[in-house]
Amino acid sequence: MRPVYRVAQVRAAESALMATLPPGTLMQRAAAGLARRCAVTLRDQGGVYASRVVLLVGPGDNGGDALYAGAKLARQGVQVGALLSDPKRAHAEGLAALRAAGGRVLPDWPRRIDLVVDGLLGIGATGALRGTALTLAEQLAALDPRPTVIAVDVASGVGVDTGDVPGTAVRADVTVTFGCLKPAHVVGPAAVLAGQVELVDIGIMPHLPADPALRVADTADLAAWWPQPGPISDKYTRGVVGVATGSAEYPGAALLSLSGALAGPAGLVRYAGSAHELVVPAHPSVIAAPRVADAGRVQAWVCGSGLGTDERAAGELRSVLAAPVPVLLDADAITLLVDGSMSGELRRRDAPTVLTPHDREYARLAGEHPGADRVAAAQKLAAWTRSVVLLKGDRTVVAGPSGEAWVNPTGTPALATGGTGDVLSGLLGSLLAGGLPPIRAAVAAAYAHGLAGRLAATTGPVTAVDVAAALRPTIASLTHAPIGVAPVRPR
Ligand SMILES: NC(=O)C1=CN([C@@H]2O[C@H](COP(=O)(O)OP(=O)(O)OC[C@H]3O[C@@H](n4cnc5c(N)ncnc54)[C@H](O)[C@@H]3O)[C@@H](O)[C@H]2O)[C@@H](O)CC1
Repeated sequence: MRPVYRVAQVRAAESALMATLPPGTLMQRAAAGLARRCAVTLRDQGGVYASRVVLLVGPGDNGGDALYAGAKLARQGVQVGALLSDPKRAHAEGLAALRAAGGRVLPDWPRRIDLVVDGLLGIGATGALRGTALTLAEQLAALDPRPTVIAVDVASGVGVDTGDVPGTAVRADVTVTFGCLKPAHVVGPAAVLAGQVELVDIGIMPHLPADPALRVADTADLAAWWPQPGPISDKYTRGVVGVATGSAEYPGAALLSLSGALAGPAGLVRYAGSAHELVVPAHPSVIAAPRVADAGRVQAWVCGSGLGTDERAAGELRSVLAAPVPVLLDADAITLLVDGSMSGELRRRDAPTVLTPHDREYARLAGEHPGADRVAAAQKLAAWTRSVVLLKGDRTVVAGPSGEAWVNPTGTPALATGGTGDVLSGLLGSLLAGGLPPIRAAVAAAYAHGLAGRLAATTGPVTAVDVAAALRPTIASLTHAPIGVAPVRPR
C-alpha cells in the first residue's frame, strides 16, 4: 500500500523535521533529487552537457527548488535559463545560486529547449493558475515541438488535495515529488497530468501520521488479500455468490456479471432472475433460479445491472437487502434506491453494503454531482448510506463509512465501454462471498479489473467479454496462483 497525504499533513511533517535541521536542508535535498532526475532525462535524450533547460519559476519555494536544481545542472555544463512569473518574489538565494553557477534569467522563451522544469507552483497553490504563471503555462502548452516537462512536486495548476484541474494546468512527463505522494498524483484529472511520478525521500516519512488521507493498493496487497482455496476447501467453504442481475430483456448484463463472478474466488455461483433459462447454456457451472427467494443460501449478493426498475425488480432488491450477507448494488438497484422508498431497508442492514455508482448514478443518489473532490464525494455518500462506495472513473475511488479511502491506480480508458461495470460487480461480489472485507473486496476488484482492461486492450478494441476473459490470466499473475500438481515427495 502506498500512502497519500494532504497538504496540511505534509506541512506539519515538514515543520516537525525542519525544527531539527539547519535552515534550507529540505530544499537542498529536494533540489538534489530533482536535478538528478533532470540529468537522467537529459542523458536519455542525448546528453547532459550543452543541453538547454528552461526553468519556470514561481514566487514560492517550489520555484526555489527549481532554481537550486538549475544551479546544480548548470555546474554540469547545462545551459540553464529561468523564466520568472513574479521577478520580485522569486526565491532570492535560489536565484543567486543559479547565477553563481552560470545560469541566467531569460527575457523570453528561447528557440531550442531540451527540457522544461515546471517550478511555478507547488503545494502552496490555490485555485486555478492566475497572472503570469497562467501565461507561462499557456505558452508552454503551445510550444512546438513540445519539450519534455518535469514538474516540481506537482504539475502547476492542479488542485493538490483534490486532483481537480480547475483551469489551465501544466502537463508533465515526469513529476518529481518530495517526501510522499499527494492526492493530485493519484486521483482525478490531475493524475493524468502528473505523468510518471517519482518520489524523492527528503526524510519526512517518519513524521507523517499513521493514517494517510488516501491509500493506493499495489500488487503485494492483492497477492496478500486474494482468497485462495486450501487443501480442505470445498465449494461452500470458498463462498457462494448470488447474482441477481439482468432480465429476459437484458440477459447480457446477467451473462457479464456472471462471467466476472466466475473469475473470482467464490466456490459456487448462483443466479436469480428472469434470465435464468439463458444463463446456464452460457455458464454451465451456474445454478439458476427465477427469483432471489428460490436461489438458496449465498454468502454475498450482487444486484442491479439490467434488473429493470419495475415492481418485480423492486421486490427482488428488497429480498436482497433483507439478506444478512454482504450486498453489492449497481445500476438499476441504485436507481431503485433514489426515490428513498428503500432507504429504511438500506439503513437497517447490519451486513455490509457496497454501492458502485458512476458519476450520473452518484448524482441521482446523492442529489449532486461528485464535483471537484472525488474522494470527499465518495466519503460523503459512504457515510450517508453507511456503505462502501466505489465511485467509478479513470481513477476509481473506494471509500468506507468511517472515511477510509483508496484510489485505484490501474484504470484505463479501454474500460469505458458497455458491460465492463457488470464484469466488475460480479468479480467484487465473488470477493465478498470469498470473505474479503468490503473495502478490500472493492479495492481488489477495481485493481484486477483495471489490469484486465489493459491486458484486453493489448490485442485490439475492447469489449466487456474481452475484459472478463482477461480476468483469469490477470488474477493468476496477481495472486501467483499455483499451476500444475505439486510433486509428492517420498517420506
Ligand atoms: N516546506 C518545505 O519544507 C519544503 C518545500 N518544498 C517546496 O516548496 C513548495 C511549497 O512552497 P510554497 O509554500 O512557497 O508554495 P508554492 O511554491 O506553491 O507557491 C505559493 C505561492 O504561489 C502563489 N500562488 C498560489 N496559487 C496561485 C495560483 N493559482 N496562480 C498563481 N499564483 C499562485 C501565491 O503567491 C503563493 O504564495 C513545495 O511544493 C515544494 O516544491 C521543498 O523544497 C521541500 C521542502
